[in-house]
Amino acid sequence: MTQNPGSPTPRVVLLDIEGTTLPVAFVHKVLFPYARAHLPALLVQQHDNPVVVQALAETAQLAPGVPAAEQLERWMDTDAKVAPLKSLQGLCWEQGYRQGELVADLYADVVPTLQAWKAAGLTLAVYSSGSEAAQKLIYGYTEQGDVTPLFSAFFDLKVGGKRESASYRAIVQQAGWVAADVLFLSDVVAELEAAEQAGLQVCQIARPEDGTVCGVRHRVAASLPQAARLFGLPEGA
Ligand SMILES: CSCCC(=O)C(=O)COP(=O)(O)O
Ligand SMILES: [Mg+2]
Repeated sequence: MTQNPGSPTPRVVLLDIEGTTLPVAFVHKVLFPYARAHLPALLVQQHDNPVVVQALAETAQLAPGVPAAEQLERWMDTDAKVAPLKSLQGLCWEQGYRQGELVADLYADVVPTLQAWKAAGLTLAVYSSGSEAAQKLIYGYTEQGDVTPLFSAFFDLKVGGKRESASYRAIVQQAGWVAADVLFLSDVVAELEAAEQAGLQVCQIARPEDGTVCGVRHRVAASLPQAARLFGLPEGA
């Protein structure tokens, strides 16, 4: 299936991270365990860091009466997408990236395709449950170098959850985009459905390495160049 007749060629590409630009395993087998191992010490060492103070206050608000450390553990156990946990994980990862213990390995097609899209005048942006700071770190410390300059905007849970259509409306409004000009790429069907409800064009990225569960309603590509072909965008090197 190629571009929907009547849909404009996308001018903006909004990208998920996990399962779209890098392997799910990097997040679940490297980043999450790293944060779990380092969080207790971070809470002590950086107790007066305003990011920590705010995250702990938000945790107490969301789970009154539960000790913060216990609540954070529960959230990590269930992969809860909640802002205070995401802020604190971002702080843990910051240490890891800066000390050279963490390096993100993007799928090989990602940088050449994003470079081609940017060179063609498209706007590129990120939407992840990971905090904005964590997004800048993951793209700042990759095997392919610092690729943050490719992106014009970084959206996180401040706009809402990725499975809610209101979040995509908020992104479009904040950025001053036209919803139909935006192509959202994600591996998760529920996220595509929410974005589609908000009027965005969508494409599922189903990486064979990630064992992505394919939906039946959306166009599916196994890589960014394949998505480019489906939507009339340049494919890159
Ligand atoms: C910024 S990389 C870490 C991503 C993360 O923390 C996460 O929970 C991924 O969730 P998503 O909903 O963006 O797939
Ligand atoms: Mg994903």
